[in-house]
Amino acid sequence: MSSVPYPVQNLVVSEDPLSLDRIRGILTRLEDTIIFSLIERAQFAHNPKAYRRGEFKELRDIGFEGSWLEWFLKETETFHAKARRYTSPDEYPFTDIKELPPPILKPIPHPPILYPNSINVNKSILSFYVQHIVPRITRQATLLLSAIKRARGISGDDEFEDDGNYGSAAFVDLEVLQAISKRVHYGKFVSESKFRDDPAAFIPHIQSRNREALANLITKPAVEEKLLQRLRKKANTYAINFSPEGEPLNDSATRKIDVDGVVELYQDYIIPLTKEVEVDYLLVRLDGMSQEEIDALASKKQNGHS
Ligand SMILES: C=C(O[C@@H]1C=C(C(=O)O)C=C[C@H]1O)C(=O)O
Repeated sequence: MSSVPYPVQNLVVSEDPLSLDRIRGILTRLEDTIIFSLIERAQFAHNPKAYRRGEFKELRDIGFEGSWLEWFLKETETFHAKARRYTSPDEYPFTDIKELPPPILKPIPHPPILYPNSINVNKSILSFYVQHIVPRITRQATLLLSAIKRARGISGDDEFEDDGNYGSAAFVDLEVLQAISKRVHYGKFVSESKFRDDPAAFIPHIQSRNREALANLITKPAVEEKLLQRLRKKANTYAINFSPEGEPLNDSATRKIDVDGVVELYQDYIIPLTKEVEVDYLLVRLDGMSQEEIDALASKKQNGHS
């Protein structure tokens, strides 16, 4: 296991970018980013209006028919594209790349680590985030807001509308979405590492398009179980609130985030989607290769990525 607390995320300087230990270390570090950004989003109410397409006249008036969040994503990712964010093999935009401008800087000369592919599952991530994650993690703030509104004589659907923090909430939505996207698409590096470690194990199932066999090869139940145990401990700890005197409040009702919700997010969505990306990547891993090149790969000794 690497001696540094967290591996270098920089793909250019890392000594072995495909070490599975190093990749797993980056996935572990992304757990912190995802938990803390969920804690930040949980401070605001659901604000369902921000996720409904065509809801804002101000956006329709400038010719944008999507939701507030989709507009926030497009505007932010337009700048990030100019800053060459999406020339990196571990960054994927939610906005259609064809709608984004080219970078103004030359791309960083990343070593060719991943096999050419166009896998981008951000549409799924955005849909699940809006439909399931936001309502779940903002439940406490939403119920508190509705009680305050009822006390002011506001009742019915208006109780549950929003706290008006569209910009602040969308800014944090982006942080959560970008962290989940990075985490899920890191499945490509995991897959490349496992493939290089034992090409012969994967090649027959890639050629027969056997998704189930490939999924069984990449699945490591012990790693997943350890992750979920660690995640629950982290979420429980990071969610602790403190008294004004700085004493930890051990009452679970004062936690800053729904801990079960964080664990279920990984168990029911992030891990399964990461594995789908791993299999999707393997299925294109031999594209364009001649049978001779494939046979040479199949006969290669394991190269020590374990
Ligand atoms: C990411 C890996 O591949 C799979 C996916 C995992 C995940 O998404 O957390 C964990 C273990 C494997 O089932 C890995 O082997 O580390």
